Amino acid sequence: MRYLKMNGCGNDFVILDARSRGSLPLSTAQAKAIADRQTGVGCDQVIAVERSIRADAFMRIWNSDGGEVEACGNAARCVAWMLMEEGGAASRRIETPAGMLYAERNGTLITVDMGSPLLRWEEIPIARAMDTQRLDFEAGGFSEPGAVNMGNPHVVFFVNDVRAVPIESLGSKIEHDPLFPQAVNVGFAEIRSPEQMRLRVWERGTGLTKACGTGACAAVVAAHRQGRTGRKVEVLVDGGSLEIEWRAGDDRVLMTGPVELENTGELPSA
Ligand SMILES: N[C@@H](CCC[C@H](N)C(=O)O)C(=O)O
Repeated sequence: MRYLKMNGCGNDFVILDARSRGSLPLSTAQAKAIADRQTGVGCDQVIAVERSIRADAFMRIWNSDGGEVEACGNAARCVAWMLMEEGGAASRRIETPAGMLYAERNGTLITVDMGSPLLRWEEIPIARAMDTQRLDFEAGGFSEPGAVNMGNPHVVFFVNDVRAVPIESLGSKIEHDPLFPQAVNVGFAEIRSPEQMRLRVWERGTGLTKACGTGACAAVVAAHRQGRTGRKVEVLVDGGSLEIEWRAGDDRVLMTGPVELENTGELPSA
């Protein structure tokens, strides 16, 4: 089966186009094998582009541990680009397990409307009632993260120096804390100004990536709710930068950033 290897700010994907066969029910083991950087193609997430009757395509997402999840912002930009390239269209609709996404081309960049953030504790989800603006939670000396669901669950800690955070050890510990029944993506954000932050994200089911699109959206929502930034913020990630805007008028979060096609290939048939 043919695949595209793409990345958004270094967050990389193997994208399998399954529209001609309708759907692609990958098992956990198959997704994990494709994502394996030693023995497979290697990527942070495996993406299947399936047929949709309501949109230009349906997008499914597997983390590199083989677990299927609901949302991936950077992959949405890559899939939108792939669909736009086909017909030369400037906009596309992509259905995902977390809802419908709308994407537009802005020069070389792709903007995706990621929808409205979910902010109630039951929606994150969190195991018990809590204020999601500043969670009553502490780990490794960091405390009061904001919690946001952008189609997938995130907590975001605000820190003085993101490079000083032991993200590998702390990230996996927080990811699996019992407070988060579906596990959680863990962001550490250093606010540089009301319009700029530096962000690193330990992704649930994947680990530290060079960028996390939904993580960048969640970080801006959490930062604004804590009065740390405005609504439009440049998010500097290890692999580049993303422009995030949480619109006041309609509550929707827009994510703009680059995409890159690395190569194409053929997966050996099972
Ligand atoms: N890289 C992604 C997020 C992928 C899913 C995430 N690890 C989860 O388990 O929710 C992005 O760009 O948003």
